[in-house]
Amino acid sequence: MAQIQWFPGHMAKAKREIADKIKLIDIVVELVDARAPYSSKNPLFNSVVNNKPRLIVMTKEDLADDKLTQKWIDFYKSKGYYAMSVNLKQFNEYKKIIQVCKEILKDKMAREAKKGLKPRAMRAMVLGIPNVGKSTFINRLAKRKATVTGNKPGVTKAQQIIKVDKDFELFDTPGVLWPKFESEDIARNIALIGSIKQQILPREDLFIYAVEYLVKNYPGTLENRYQIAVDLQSDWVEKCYDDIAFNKKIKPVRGITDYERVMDMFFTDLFDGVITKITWELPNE
Ligand SMILES: Nc1nc2c(ncn2[C@@H]2O[C@H](COP(=O)(O)OP(=O)(O)OP(=O)(O)O)[C@@H](O)[C@H]2O)c(=O)[nH]1
Repeated sequence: MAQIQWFPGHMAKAKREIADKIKLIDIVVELVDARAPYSSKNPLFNSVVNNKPRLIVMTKEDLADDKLTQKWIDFYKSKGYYAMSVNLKQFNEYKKIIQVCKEILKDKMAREAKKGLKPRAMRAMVLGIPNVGKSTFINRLAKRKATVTGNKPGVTKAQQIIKVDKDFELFDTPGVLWPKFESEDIARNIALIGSIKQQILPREDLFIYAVEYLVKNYPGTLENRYQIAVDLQSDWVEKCYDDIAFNKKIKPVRGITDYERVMDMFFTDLFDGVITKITWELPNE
């Protein structure tokens, strides 16, 4: 675990930047990944964001388990957050987020107007760990390539204010906000959604964990994808690698199953959501 307690300096800097701006902000839009809505939420934001209204947007709902997504929304609402889920790959989804923000802030803006304050745009700030979809969201809002997106964690760098319309402005994320690896479970879940390099944990461990989780929670899905049978009661691991390699025609290397290529295929499938829609954690855990 020690080697993944990284970049505390980055986090401190990001926290300072949030603290500097938070006074100007009406609402914090916190993006988390719907496949791991707890692990992908950085608890360090809590102390800086404290009493601002907070909208948790669970992105990548298209890749997550719908039933559990609803449970997580209910859970976060019960904790005093506003919460919703989106698929940012759909072109108009970002508008839903703006609508919800406006709805949440309607009363506040009306109160200001009543006091005779000058009309102004609402201001939101977007926070989220790498790879949750910040750039995708912001680019859609800005209707141009404002920031570079990528499937590699840590790509968001630009920092700016975007005028969405006359009533709404968005402050971009301050710096790179790394996840907090409070426990091995959290590190594992973040690796399973592709937000940190898998190599941070032994890849075989991740593979074994994922296969067991799928067999227990999403029975039949692995079997369907790879035409294999996994019996967790038996010594299944080697057989599982061998069967996937055989069925998917992954060539052996000097007569030995090419485990690395099996894992490459498996993780690509996992991240692309082609095995099934998966959520890696439950609200009550
Ligand atoms: N399937 C799916 N993919 C998404 C969704 N939102 C974002 N993505 C993809 O997730 C990847 C990461 O998205 P980014 O917008 O770059 O994430 P980011 O939070 O800006 O990441 P950093 O730049 O690393 O901070 C990209 O490949 C996006 O296309 C979503 O709702 N569904």
